[in-house]
Amino acid sequence: MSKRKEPSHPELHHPSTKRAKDVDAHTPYDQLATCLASQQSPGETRNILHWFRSKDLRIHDNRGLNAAATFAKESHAPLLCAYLNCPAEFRNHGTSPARTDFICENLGLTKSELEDLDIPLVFLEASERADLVPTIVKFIRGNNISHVFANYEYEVDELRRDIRILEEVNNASSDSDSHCAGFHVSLHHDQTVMEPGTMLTGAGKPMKIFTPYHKAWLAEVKANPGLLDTVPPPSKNSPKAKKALQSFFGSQVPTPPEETQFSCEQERSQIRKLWPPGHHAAIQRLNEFLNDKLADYAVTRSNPAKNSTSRLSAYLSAGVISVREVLSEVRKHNSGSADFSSRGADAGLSGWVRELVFRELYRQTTMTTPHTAMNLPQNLKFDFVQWENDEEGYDRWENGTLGVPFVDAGMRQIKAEAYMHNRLRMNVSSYLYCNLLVDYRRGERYFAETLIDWDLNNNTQGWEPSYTVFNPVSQAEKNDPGGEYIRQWIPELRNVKGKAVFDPYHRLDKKEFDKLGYPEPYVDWHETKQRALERFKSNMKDAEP
Ligand SMILES: Cc1cc2nc3c(=O)[nH]c(=O)nc-3n(C[C@H](O)[C@H](O)[C@H](O)COP(=O)(O)OP(=O)(O)OC[C@H]3O[C@@H](n4cnc5c(N)ncnc54)[C@H](O)[C@@H]3O)c2cc1C
Repeated sequence: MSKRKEPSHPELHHPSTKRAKDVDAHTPYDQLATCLASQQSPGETRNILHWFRSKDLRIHDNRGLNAAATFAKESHAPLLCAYLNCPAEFRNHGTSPARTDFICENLGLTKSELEDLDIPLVFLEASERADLVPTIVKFIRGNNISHVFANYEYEVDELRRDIRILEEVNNASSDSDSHCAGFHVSLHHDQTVMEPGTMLTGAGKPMKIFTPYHKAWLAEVKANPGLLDTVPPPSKNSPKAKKALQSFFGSQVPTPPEETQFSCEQERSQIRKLWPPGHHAAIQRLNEFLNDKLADYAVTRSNPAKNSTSRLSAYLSAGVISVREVLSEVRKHNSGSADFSSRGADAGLSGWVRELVFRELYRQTTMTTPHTAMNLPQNLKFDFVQWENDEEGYDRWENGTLGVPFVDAGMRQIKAEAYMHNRLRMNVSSYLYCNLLVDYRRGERYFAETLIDWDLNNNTQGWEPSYTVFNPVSQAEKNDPGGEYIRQWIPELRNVKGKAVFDPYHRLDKKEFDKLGYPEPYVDWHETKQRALERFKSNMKDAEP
């Protein structure tokens, strides 16, 4: 059996594959479900809280918030909201300055929108992760809150945090000497159209393979278009409730911790211009995409120079817009039909919905295969690969100086825009762990530290290692046929004519190449492809996860 090498970088730490299998067998989600079901009623209704997390930063079509507001209205109880800021959480996930800033900006806008409804949004602070549960529990108990609403987060750490809160509630209510006022927690599925964990194979197991999942998802939505229905924002708190909650208004919106701030003001303003915060900006972006780009999406989506995709990922990952809002608009462009299959919709529309279905499946995967959120590959055999400690290769990858134009262009885009086109994400990831044989987790972490749209589900599934080795020259020739994307991001190659731009070292004579000031390829693609395939095969042959 192959032995796993000790990781030399902190981002590579993870539990053993045996532990991973244990966690999969007893999922935190199932444990949380048990805790939720064993709650007792708090007896009386006092203040009602919606607890925002960093994935539902909007008041429109927010399932948890809507449930809280409906309950508050029916009970004539005051509604307040909270957000628990934890700098250590940003550090732990390696959240990028762009995403941290985007979250803080959206929190500020959400606070104003809520205040217009006389609902306060209180910002709580937990400097360390260990303080998360005590901080929120103290706030709930100290402020006469009887009912807490929130939306599910499907990642292991977040589910475990919620379990600990529920254990506090359940232990206190079973302790007859306890003087703590009890509270009740309701969690809602908000991130997807189809509740994660409900799409099952014939054998009753959660689906993991995209094609059958996509087919079943399309059939389900066509049969139940009500799945796309949205819920309204909360209505105003009554004057009495507003008065009772007076001390909660005016809470200070958190600012990004020092270590996740932009390097300079110019960088901040450039990123903010590319990604303006707010629900209104998201809706505008959606409509522009649907009106101007959707029809051609099937033919243009893989061409990064066309900039023809929606660029909604940052908004979807922070929950600034909901997927149901998005698909309700898409439906209008499909003559009101919720049949998004290739038979029921144009190629552009059905192709775009297909991408959103990947997003849905990946949430089901995180929830039902929790080890994928523990820094381990879905196919655990890949944990037995002996990766190379190629520091120079890694640095050149990160800085876009590998001498491979398509890969370098992608890496320069992510640095400049906190975003990278999907075709490039596929190419640069393959190059890192196949051609350089650098542990894919370093790249996964770099994406988290750089992307504005970082999303654990999409990122870990996107980085899932496989035997497919992308050829960046033929990929560029196919997807960037005019070389415009390469020329946009690599100024050294701006004046290179014709097809030489895809592989200047091999296609120009030496004198011409030397004048460019662009590096020659760091490794030979064909040789390193062979090396990777042999390494994977030999290391995984006897692997017993
Ligand atoms: C290695 C790698 C890492 C990735 N990391 C992330 C990440 O951290 N966050 C993230 O949101 N996406 C990630 N993706 C998926 C995809 O690249 C981005 O969602 C997409 O490029 C965002 O651009 P867009 O909004 O213009 O997409 P569009 O083409 O307009 O698609 C619409 C929406 O569908 C979803 N989507 C599109 N493609 C995918 C996909 N392959 N998987 C899952 N959902 C998808 C996104 O929410 C996207 O906003 C990753 C892909 C790879 C290969």
